[in-house]
Order: sequence, then C-alpha cells, then structure tokens
Amino acid sequence: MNPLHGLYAITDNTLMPDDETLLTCVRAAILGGAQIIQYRDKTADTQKRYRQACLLNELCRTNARTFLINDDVKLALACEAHGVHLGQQDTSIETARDLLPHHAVIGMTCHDQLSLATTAALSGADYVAFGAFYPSKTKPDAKPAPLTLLAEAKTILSCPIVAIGGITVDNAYQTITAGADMIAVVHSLFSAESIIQQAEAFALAFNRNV
Ligand SMILES: Cc1ncc(COP(=O)(O)OP(=O)(O)O)c(N)n1
Ligand SMILES: Cc1nc(C(=O)O)sc1CCOP(=O)(O)O
Ligand SMILES: [Mg+2]
Repeated sequence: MNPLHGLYAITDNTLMPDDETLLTCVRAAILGGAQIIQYRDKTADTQKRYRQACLLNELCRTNARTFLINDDVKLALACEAHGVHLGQQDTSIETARDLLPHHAVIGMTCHDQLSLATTAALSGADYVAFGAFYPSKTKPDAKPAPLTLLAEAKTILSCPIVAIGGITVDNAYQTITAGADMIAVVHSLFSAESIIQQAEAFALAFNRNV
C-alpha cells in the first residue's frame, strides 16, 4: 500500500459525466502525480456507480494508486477498492471495519473539530480530513475551517491528515506547510484545461522547500 501522502483527487460526476471522460480525467490526474483517488458520485444510479467504481479500481491498481470509495462501504467491497471515505453521517468506522477486509483504508471527515478527529483515530481511522479551508465550488455550504487547525491537529494525532475545500495550486503550498499530509481536490484539478499539468503543479507543492 502506498503511503497516505500527496495529492488526493476526488471525482465529480458533473465534471466527468460519462465513463470515458471519467477514465480520461482520472488517468491524467494519476499521470500528473495524484496518489489517492476517491470515487465520489452521490447519484442513485447503482449500476453506473458499480461499473465506474470497477473501472477506476482497475486503473488505480494498474498504476499502484490508492483507490477509495466515498460513503458506500458495500460498493467498496463489491469493486474491491482499497477502502472508503466516511462522513459523520455515514456508516461508522467500527461497522465499516467489520465489513471490509482487515487491511482496508478508512478515512473520516472531521470538519473543523479536533474532538471528532481524536474520536475517529481512537475508532481506528487511517486518516482524518479537515475542511473547508477555502471557499469550495463543489460544496459551497461546507463549514469553514481555519488553517491553524492543521498545526494543532499535528500535535495530537499520529495518523495522516487531509485538508479539503477550495484548494488550488495557489493555496496548496501554504496548506501543506500548515500541516496537511494530503490535499484533497475536486474542482481546481478536474476543471483544469490540462489535468496532467494541474496535477503536476499540485504534486510539486509537496516537494517545494520555500
Ligand atoms: C477526503 C475527503 N474529505 C472530506 C470529504 C467529505 O465527506 P462527507 O462529509 O461525508 O461529505 P460527502 O463527500 O459525502 O458529501 C470527502 N468526501 N473526502
Ligand atoms: C467533498 C467536500 N467535503 C468538504 C468538507 O469541507 O468536508 S469540501 C468538499 C468539496 C471539495 O471540492 P473542491 O476542491 O472543489 O472545493
Ligand atoms: Mg459522505
């Protein structure tokens, strides 16, 4: 399993409405350096979700990338993904851990609250996610989180930390230096004219020294 570190690309069914566009865009993100891919599709089309999750799982396995499913533990099991990302209203970490293979990756949304993160870590989360750090085009109503939360979280958590919400190439470096091990991006990555170049720019932010 790859380390949970680097650019974390999250798919969007409006930006990538069909199988071919989805595969082309995610392939480009991987080529540019995305390390973790999350399939996020909130539609009720179970057949499409299963088909697309299987396609992405294959692509990620071929390229040795971590592949996670948003919300849906059953779908993660069915397509043999590496794991799931869960929100506070989704399946509990304990239930997901019971249902998934023992080595599965489980991530948990903790919004702007350290207490949610310590609870998630104690329940066995492999990583925690905080946000939204900047205004998000994908989730405009996401509750804002201050960047100082990341440094504070670093002092009390031993698991990797994801930052999400409105992350762009312009604010990625400051988010990483504030304490993020992974930056999760939807819009600024998948709406880019060149997804490969945009992913490269995000990936470079992890290797910058100043
Ligand atoms: C990496 C990452 N962080 C946060 C979220 C948001 O999860 P959640 O709060 O469950 O909201 P939805 O994505 O389900 O709308 C995420 N998906 N990924
Ligand atoms: C899915 C999601 N969760 C968030 C949170 O704050 O928990 S923000 C968000 C959307 C992230 O997309 P973009 O990079 O386009 O802002
Ligand atoms: Mg969710």
